[in-house]
Amino acid sequence: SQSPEVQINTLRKTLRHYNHEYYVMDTPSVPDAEYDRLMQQLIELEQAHPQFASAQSPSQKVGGAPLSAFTQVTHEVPMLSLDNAFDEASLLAFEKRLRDRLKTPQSFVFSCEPKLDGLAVSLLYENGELVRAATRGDGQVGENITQNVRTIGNIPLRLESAELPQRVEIRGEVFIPRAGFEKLNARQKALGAKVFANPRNAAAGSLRQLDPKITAKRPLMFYAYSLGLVTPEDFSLPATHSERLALVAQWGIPLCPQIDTATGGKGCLEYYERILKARDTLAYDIDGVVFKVDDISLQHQLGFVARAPRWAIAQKFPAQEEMTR
Ligand SMILES: Cc1c[n+]2nc(N)[nH]c2nc1OC(C)C
Repeated sequence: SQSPEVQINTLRKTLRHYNHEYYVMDTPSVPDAEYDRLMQQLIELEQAHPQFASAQSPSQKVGGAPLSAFTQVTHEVPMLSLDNAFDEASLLAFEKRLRDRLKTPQSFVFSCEPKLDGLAVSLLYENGELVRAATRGDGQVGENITQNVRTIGNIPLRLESAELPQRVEIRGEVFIPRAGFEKLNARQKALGAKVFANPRNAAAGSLRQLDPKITAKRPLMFYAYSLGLVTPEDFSLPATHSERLALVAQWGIPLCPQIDTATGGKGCLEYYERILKARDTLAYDIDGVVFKVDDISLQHQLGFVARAPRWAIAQKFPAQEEMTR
């Protein structure tokens, strides 16, 4: 029969594929029992042959030993927050300000994204392997939550591509979908444990566990929304934000399905209305939409004011009455 090393590598490849089908494509091709049987086989083989241990093995997603505290991470590229637009007029004013500043009559293509109601997290991949994950913190310094983030089902421990930057930071939102939130609270109630007020609090509480085995049991998910650090700086990337997100998706990183592009303030308003109408049908809580100038060189020309980029704005929905949901 095959050598233990070949068996281990074959099982890892198979389980990575099943993870991608289950968590990213939501189209599992094998029943959970089969997945669990193969995972158990891999764990036993890795325990019997520690010389083949790998931090990137799918078996490592079940969480390691508890930490005594989180260490700090300094973001090489600050993680900024967003300026808010609260009504239609201010969205049109946003575009006018851009035209004035860029001294151009053109209208812009915007990347349009739901603003998920979770926590901003930074993932750092080196040579395609997930080596660090951190919270936003104050934008400059966050908490190192790598062990917890590695247990999130739809976050790959390795990026699948022949041509990757040596270091690439992927930023996005960690959240708990509504269905998972209801199941989690039902389980918490049955255990007499703390019931969470809303999915955002549940996600925050789950990410801040010092014991990754607890985090591993929480239905956390991740959707990417931007790139942070890329090394080498001259690594060739597409010229627009939406094409960069599409590239990241090809590497195996999940994106929010409702991401789209629109032209001009009018196109953005249509997108806003469309997502607002669909809001209650989405599998997860959102608290608005985000519009970003799609062209990266225009983003660089526009830069940032204080803590938020000039080239992006969030448009929040009216606060939703809890009772109606
Ligand atoms: C804070 C934030 C949050 N969100 N959410 C999305 N979808 N995009 C996005 N971008 C952000 O910041 C970038 C504009 C830098």
